[in-house]
Amino acid sequence: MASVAQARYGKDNVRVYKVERDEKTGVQTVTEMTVCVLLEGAIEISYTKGDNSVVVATDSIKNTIYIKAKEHPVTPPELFASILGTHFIETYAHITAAHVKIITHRWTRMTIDGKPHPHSFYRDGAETRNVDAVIRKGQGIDIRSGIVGLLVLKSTGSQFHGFVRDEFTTLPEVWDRILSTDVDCGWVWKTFSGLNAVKASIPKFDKAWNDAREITMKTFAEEDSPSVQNTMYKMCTKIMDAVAEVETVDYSLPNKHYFEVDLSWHKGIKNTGKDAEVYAPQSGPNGLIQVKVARSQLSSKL
Ligand SMILES: O=c1[nH]c(=O)c2[nH]c(=O)[nH]c2[nH]1
Repeated sequence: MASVAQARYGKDNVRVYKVERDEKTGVQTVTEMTVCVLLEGAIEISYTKGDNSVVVATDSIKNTIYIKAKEHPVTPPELFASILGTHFIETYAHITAAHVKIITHRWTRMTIDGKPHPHSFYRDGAETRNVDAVIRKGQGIDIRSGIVGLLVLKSTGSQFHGFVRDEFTTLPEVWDRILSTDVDCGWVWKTFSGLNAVKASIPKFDKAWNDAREITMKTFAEEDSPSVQNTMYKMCTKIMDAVAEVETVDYSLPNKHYFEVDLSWHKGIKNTGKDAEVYAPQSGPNGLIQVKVARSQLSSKL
């Protein structure tokens, strides 16, 4: 006999935009998000018996996201995710967990004639601020906050040598190389007892995001990196030091390679080693380096 081992359903790719208008100053502030809400609970019979009496329609889930966005603040995203998830577990007796993902897209205020414009914005990159929250009945709220899609490059100040050399190795050791990656970074908060505990932490969420972003860029820029591995570990430990409430910090970093091009075939042009100026950016394959750092020794399930 087969049985349902795990089931979750909901609405994905719910795009939401919210504007806040300050009537006194005329300044408007906008937030654009992509939201996913998946529900878990006593819903097996909808799969096994075709009994929809346990199904909160995904269309209703989408409607709820809009209504909650109207009724409550949508920032910080950690708060809005917790408000949404708490609504579902409190409203439906048979729903035991809500998995809420919020991707916040960038709308950066324009500076016009040296002044912040009251209602005009631009997209200054594909970077997003992401939150994954799990709201469980009687078990509190688990939140992973993160940065995704922050594309960075440094043209020097990166090395890679001393690695295993054997009959499979062709890569030369380098003491000066280009380093580029697309930052995917996350930090997991200690479990919150419930929505009130999340509310009590509201200022900490924006601060942690700012700290993580600044630490990522400062460490990347200033360190003479011996490897992606070592640089990302340093970033993790600095974020842990900056944000006391965080239990783990993780990074997943592609190593976006830029290959030297030997142009000596053309009039003996020197374009390798210290003479390299023109490079060929690679689309793939790329290295992919991942780490999760915890405060104490946790059993590793990487
Ligand atoms: O920082 C790096 N780490 C690696 O593990 C690796 N492997 C590789 O070919 N280049 C690099 N660079």
